[in-house]
Amino acid sequence: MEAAPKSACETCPQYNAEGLKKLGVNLNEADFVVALAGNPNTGKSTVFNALTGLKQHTGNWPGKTVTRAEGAFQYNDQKYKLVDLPGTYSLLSTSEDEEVARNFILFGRPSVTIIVADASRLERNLNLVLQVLEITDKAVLCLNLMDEAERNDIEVDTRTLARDLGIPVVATSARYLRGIPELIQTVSDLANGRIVCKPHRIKNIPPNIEKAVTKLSNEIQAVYPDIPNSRWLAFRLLEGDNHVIELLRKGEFVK
Ligand SMILES: Nc1nc2c(ncn2[C@@H]2O[C@H](COP(=O)(O)OP(=O)(O)OP(=O)(O)O)[C@@H](O)[C@H]2O)c(=O)[nH]1
Ligand SMILES: [Mg+2]
Repeated sequence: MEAAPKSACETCPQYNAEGLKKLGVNLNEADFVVALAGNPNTGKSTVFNALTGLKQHTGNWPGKTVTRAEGAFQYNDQKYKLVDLPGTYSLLSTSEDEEVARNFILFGRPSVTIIVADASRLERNLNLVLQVLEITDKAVLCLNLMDEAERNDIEVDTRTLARDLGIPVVATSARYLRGIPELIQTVSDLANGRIVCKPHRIKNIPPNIEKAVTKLSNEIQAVYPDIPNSRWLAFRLLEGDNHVIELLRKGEFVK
């Protein structure tokens, strides 16, 4: 039997996935909060626009998104608030835009973090990926710009990558909406606990450092009982990270 021809709706660029409803700025009563993190210029805002129907600024240079933007979508009767963040190279960064991203990833308590990476420059993107995995249990790697990677004859073994990182990996070309349905499904599976991650973490921490980190982490929690990622903060304090010292002094985590 021949496959039925695709409907005009399915082939138009607005089509994403069955069960997806783009809710624009209607942020009422979200079931889940999803953050879009990643290096600059990897397609975060393009993914955000594809899911929410909004028109965040996109373009082919880094640093377009400078503040946090929020939108919403509905998938299979559940509502998701999606947060588009400025690009950042590291969670240890200090520029103002990067701080917006870092503070939300660290303290915004997203239910799921989508880490968007450029498949054609994967190696340099992995630094941030590994940093985010140190602080979250629910993340998916959105391996974007796959069309560019293919054009440059770059092949990525997504299975091995997913196994080594301990999180699902979804290959996408967000500009052409390729892979977006799989990405939404994976976010939904993570949010609802149908996929459980075992993220890559730094191992073999020397006992004296482990002891100091645990002590500091407990002290941070005593002052800020609800703070997430106190262990990460303890490491930064041991390193003498002035930004983190200041952040803890002020106690202003997510503005
Ligand atoms: N070829 C190709 N281009 C893409 C894809 N996804 C996004 N782009 C383009 O890549 C550029 C950057 O996309 P943005 O969505 O603005 O990237 P961003 O990560 O939000 O960038 P910052 O906000 O600066 O961090 C734009 O020109 C997009 O059209 C893709 O899958 N394939
Ligand atoms: Mg952007």
